[in-house]
Amino acid sequence: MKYIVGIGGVTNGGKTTLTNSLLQVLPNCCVIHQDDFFKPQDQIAVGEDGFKQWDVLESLDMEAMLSTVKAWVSSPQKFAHAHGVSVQLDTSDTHILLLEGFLLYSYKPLVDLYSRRYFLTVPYGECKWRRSTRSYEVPDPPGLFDGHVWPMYQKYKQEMEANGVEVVYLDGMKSREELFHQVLEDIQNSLLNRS
Ligand SMILES: Nc1ncnc2c1ncn2[C@@H]1O[C@H](COP(=O)(O)OP(=O)(O)OP(=O)(O)O)[C@@H](O)[C@H]1O
Ligand SMILES: NC(=O)c1ccc[n+]([C@@H]2O[C@H](CO)[C@@H](O)[C@H]2O)c1
Repeated sequence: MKYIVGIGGVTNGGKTTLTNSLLQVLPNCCVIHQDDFFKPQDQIAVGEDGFKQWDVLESLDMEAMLSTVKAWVSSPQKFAHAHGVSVQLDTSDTHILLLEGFLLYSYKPLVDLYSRRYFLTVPYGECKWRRSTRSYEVPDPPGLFDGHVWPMYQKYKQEMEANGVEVVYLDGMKSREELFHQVLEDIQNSLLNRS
């Protein structure tokens, strides 16, 4: 069985942290990070607000991300080997792919491929605080969070909801351990229901 899990949601919601914990325990499990598909800096549009528009779908090479997902779908075993993931023979009929990123459910060709879609949320204040402690490859200029990052997050989330995309919301204020156990249990139940 091939099982694709989305770990999506707000910036600094804890997506990477949760994904890394799941990767350690799920069998035959590969990962694709959406952040690896950002276009080069000189291809990122500058908005009327003067900010580089990092947090829009057009800043990501989603065609390339989709091709990578399709490569996994066509041969999870080959993909696992190519990415240094060991495949256990006794569980080789179950292959799991984790997709991690902040705009996982806004690109139409990908949206129906998921078996399960998780969406981490944290309130504005916590998100802004966590983001201020981070250093990205391209550092945030002053005002980016309020002027661009948070408004784009709200816009895409509203669109996702208006389009009726079904997601399992996760409260990113819970502890890392609680989130890990909640999602692991949910994935295991969902896998059992499918087999
Ligand atoms: N459950 C949690 N409670 C408190 N802090 C957390 C939790 N999970 C992660 N963090 C912290 O929040 C910050 C963001 O975590 P992480 O990198 O996992 O988020 P992210 O959603 O992948 O962020 P982004 O994709 O925007 O870079 C990190 O400093 C991390 O240590
Ligand atoms: N990884 C990058 O190249 C990059 C550059 C500038 C900004 N970001 C931020 O990453 C977040 C998603 O994880 C988005 O909110 C971007 O602003 C990433």
